Amino acid sequence: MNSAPGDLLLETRGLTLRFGAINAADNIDFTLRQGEHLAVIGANGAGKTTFINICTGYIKPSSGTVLFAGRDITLKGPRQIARLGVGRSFQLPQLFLEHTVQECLQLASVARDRKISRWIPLAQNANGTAVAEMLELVELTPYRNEPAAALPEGRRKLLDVAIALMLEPRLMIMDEPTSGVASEDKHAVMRTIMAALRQRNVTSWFVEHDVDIVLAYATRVAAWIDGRVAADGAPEAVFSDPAIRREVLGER
Ligand SMILES: Nc1ncnc2c1ncn2[C@@H]1O[C@H](COP(=O)(O)OP(=O)(O)OP(=O)(O)O)[C@@H](O)[C@H]1O
Repeated sequence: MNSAPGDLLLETRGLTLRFGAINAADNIDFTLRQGEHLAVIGANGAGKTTFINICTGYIKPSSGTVLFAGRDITLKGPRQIARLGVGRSFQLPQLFLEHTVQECLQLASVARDRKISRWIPLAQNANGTAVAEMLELVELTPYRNEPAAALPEGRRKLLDVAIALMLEPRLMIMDEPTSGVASEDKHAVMRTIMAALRQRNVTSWFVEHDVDIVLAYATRVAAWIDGRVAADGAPEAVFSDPAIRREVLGER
């Protein structure tokens, strides 16, 4: 599909979901354009993950629509949405823990190519070149024979992103890519992730609580309050808004 930086990639119209008395998504109109790297900020319970879950098919809204590349994906399931080009990484990485790093990527490769087989060895069915390139891209080549379970948290996050990237998404949604990562490693992990995304021309949207990380890697920031987008724009503009500093960053 032909597309250019600035083209509309994802759009929600009137997206709404209530959990009892809680407005987890309150009539959200939102757009994301090709080439953007959006950070979503907001206090705990503001609805950031709910919005991701709706846009990736894990839960259905009570009303409203989600369009991806102009196509209505509101009622599609997570696998269909992933195949259409929306990758996702999780707050707690979803890895095949007993497998090695390389095997995790081989599994992603055979899943992508629909070549899962009980009879043919994984390494034979996987695209070895794509796996080797991905290991290099996320700087995990030296760890390729380690079990995923043995990786420190930062490298687990990289592997989680790499598995999603094997599906060649156009958009990568990451829920707190640096949470649980040692503070001295956060920038290195984020630098590697963002360099990989840029190299593959993948637009991104990530939830992040660390202001330094947001300022260093986001081209745009959206602040969530009570299931609504309370501010949306250039990082410096959003962070200089006193209401956002108070409500989202907890400043007095
Ligand atoms: N399955 C559910 N059932 C009932 N309430 C839910 C459910 N999922 C989320 N909520 C509520 O919806 C609101 C939004 O939750 P959500 O997890 O989306 O917030 P969040 O901004 O991602 O928070 P955090 O930063 O803690 O991850 C919260 O009040 C939460 O308790």
